[in-house]
Amino acid sequence: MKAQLSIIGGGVMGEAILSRLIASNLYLPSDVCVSDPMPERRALLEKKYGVQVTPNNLVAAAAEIMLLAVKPQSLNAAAIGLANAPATCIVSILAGVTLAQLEVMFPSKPIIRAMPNTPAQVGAGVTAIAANALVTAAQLDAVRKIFGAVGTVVEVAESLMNAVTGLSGSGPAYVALMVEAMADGGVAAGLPRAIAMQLATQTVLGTAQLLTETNLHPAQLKDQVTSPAGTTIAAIAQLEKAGLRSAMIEAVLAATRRADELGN
Ligand SMILES: NC(=O)c1ccc[n+]([C@@H]2O[C@H](COP(=O)([O-])OP(=O)(O)OC[C@H]3O[C@@H](n4cnc5c(N)ncnc54)[C@H](O)[C@@H]3O)[C@@H](O)[C@H]2O)c1
Ligand code: PRO
Repeated sequence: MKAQLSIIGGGVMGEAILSRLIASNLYLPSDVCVSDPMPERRALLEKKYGVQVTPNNLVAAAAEIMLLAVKPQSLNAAAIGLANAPATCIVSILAGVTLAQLEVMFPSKPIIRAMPNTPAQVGAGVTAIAANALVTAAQLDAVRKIFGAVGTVVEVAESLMNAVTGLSGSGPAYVALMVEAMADGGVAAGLPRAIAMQLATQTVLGTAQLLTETNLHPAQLKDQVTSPAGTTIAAIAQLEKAGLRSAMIEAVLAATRRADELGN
C-alpha cells in the first residue's frame, strides 16, 4: 500500500488538508494513506475520501511525503518506530515542536515545519513553512503545492513559527469569538439571531477582502467608517475602554508563549 502521501493523525487538521488535496485533484485518493488509532476516524476518512487507512503508522510512513498531524502531546508515541521509516520528506504541523526536536527524532531526513489554520477546510487557510537544510527544491515545491491547495503559503524563518502559531494558527478562534460577540450585540439590539449572524460574518469577510484588495491600512479603513459624532466613534470609545486592542495583543503573545512551552 505504498502511498505518495501519508498523513499521521486523521483529526481536524489532517482531514482539512486531506479534503482539499482530494477535491483539488492534487492527489488521487489511492495515493494517500492516513494512519489513526481511532477506528471511527479511519472508517469516516475511508468512506468520505476513498483513501487508504491504517492503524499502523509504520505502514503509512512508507510514502514520499509524511505529514505529521497528531497533537504535540502524542508525538513521542506516534514517532516510535518511525525514525527509520522510508518516507523521504517529513512535514510537521505540530504547534511548538521545533525542527531541531524533529531532527533528533528523524535523523538525516529532510523536514519541513508548517503552521496552517482551520480555514484550510474551505481553501481559505494561510500556512507558514520553514524547511531544514536537507530539503531539496523539489520537495519544498511539493509541500508548497500541498499547502497551496488549502490556501496561501508564506515562508518564514523557523524562529518565527511560534509567533505565526499565536497569530494565524490560533487566530480563527479569536475571529470566531468576535463574530459571536458581534452577533450577540445585534441580538441585544433587537435583530433576529440568524440575521445577526449573517451580518456579523459577512462584515468580517468583507472587511478582510477590502483590506486585502485595496492594501488600505486598517486605521484608514477605520477612519472611512467613523463619522464625526456618529455611531462608530461611540462604539470605538467603548472598545478602547474595554481594552480590545491590548487584549488582542496579549492574546497573540499568550498563544506564542504556549507554543514555546509545547516545544519544551
Ligand atoms: N486545529 C487547529 O486549528 C490547528 C492548526 C494548526 C496546527 N494544528 C496542529 O495540528 C495537530 C493536530 O491538531 P488537530 O486539531 O487536528 O487534533 P485532533 O485531535 O483533531 O487530531 C489528532 C489525530 O491524531 C490521532 N492520533 C493520536 N495519537 C496518534 C498516534 N500515536 N498515531 C497516529 N495518530 C494519532 C487522533 O486519533 C486524532 O484523530 C496538532 O499538533 C496541532 O498543534 C492544529
Ligand atoms: N490550534 C492548535 C492549538 O490550539 C495549534 C494552533 C491552533 O494548540
